[in-house]
Amino acid sequence: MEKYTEYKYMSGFDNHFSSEALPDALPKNQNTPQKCPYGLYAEQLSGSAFTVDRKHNQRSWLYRIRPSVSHKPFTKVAETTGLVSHFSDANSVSYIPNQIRWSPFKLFSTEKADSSQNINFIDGLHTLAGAGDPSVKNGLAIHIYNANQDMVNTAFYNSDGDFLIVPQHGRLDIITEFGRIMVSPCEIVVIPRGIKFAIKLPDGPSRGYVLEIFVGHFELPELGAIEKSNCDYTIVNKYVGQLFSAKQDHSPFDVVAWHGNYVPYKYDLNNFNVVGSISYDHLDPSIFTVLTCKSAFPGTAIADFVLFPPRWAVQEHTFRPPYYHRNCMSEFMGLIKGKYDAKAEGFLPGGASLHSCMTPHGPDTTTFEKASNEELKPVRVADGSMAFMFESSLMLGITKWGLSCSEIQENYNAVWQDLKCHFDPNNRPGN
Ligand SMILES: O=C(O)Cc1cc(O)ccc1O
Ligand SMILES: [Fe+2]
Repeated sequence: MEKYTEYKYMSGFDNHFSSEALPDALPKNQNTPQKCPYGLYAEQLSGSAFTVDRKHNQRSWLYRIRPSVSHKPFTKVAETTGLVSHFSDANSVSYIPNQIRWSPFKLFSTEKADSSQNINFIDGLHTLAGAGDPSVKNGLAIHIYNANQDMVNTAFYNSDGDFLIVPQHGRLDIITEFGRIMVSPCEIVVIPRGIKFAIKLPDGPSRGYVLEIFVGHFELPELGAIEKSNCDYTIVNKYVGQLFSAKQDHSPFDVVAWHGNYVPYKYDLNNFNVVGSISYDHLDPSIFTVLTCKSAFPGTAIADFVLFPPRWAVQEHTFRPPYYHRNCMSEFMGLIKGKYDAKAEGFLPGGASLHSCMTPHGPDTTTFEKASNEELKPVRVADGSMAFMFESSLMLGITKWGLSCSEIQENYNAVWQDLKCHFDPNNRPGN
């Protein structure tokens, strides 16, 4: 097995970074000199329109051995992909208000699969749900990945939007145009629109979740590598939901220097500073937002990435688990490890649930009865656990695969069916 060295990272969300694999490979004081150092080509990658205000302008300058344009024309890849991107098409998605839950998505066995079962990260992407359409740059998609093979001499870039990847099982060793990133379960990685990457699986079969946003970029809520190779590469591009591929005779990762603020990044979820109520009541989970992709409506997200990490619950005279609720937002939840405090059973690591716009949900019966009667000492909640939510203001359509896969739990709704009537009109409070 390849030996994985410690990667070095630059820190600081939203910063402007620079990196040189060779001394002085970055041009001095300008971006486009007549001749770039070392005979490199200058290439700009923009992540925002040139005309957006300076604060939101995102772009990077890459100084590379060959410009990205040196590739043969794209041809469409066969239709057999698990990807869905057009959520207004009633033939490909269903809009249904039921509560939906999926058991852990199947993981490839660690035994050596035959070559027909060699699935890399891109082949292993299956869309569960989404809204909107990348052609009009609005909406999002939620995918599950399940892969057992490295991407070899193949690189991928997404024209349709940014990927926020949440590994649940197995690390992802990601080579990007900006350097290498190793991402473990309980870390997330964001690869913005257009940036080429290839994923290796140092731990073998791997599984996780992907939130793709068709518009904008992730923000904090309000408040280099070098590779020179002349081997053949296949560049796979997701373009308005379809996969295209093009050949080129050199590595797409041949960047020698770069600077800018449009870069892939990762974050260790264990570092999240969890704030909450230290007096009474269960506060709404917006306080757990890690990243947000804003919509045109202030405070209303295309998608929020919300975390439920281990924490203390100390509230007095309070029902501490999530309250019963109906939300104008859609809530897709996943579990990286451990348990979630609203569900005693059935919501498992590697599985998922979806509670759509205005669909009622909340603790299952066991959780309700326990939390209504337990002594309210300070307790650790979700020790050893990591749950998350992709929350969106959009209405999510569920794909055929999402509804027909064997992981779907047919009787999820039963978890609320034996909630008892505790109503007693004679039991006046204070008496
Ligand atoms: O439904 C869920 O489990 C997510 C959630 C958690 C919480 O603490 C409050 C509201 C909410 O939607
Ligand atoms: Fe909820």
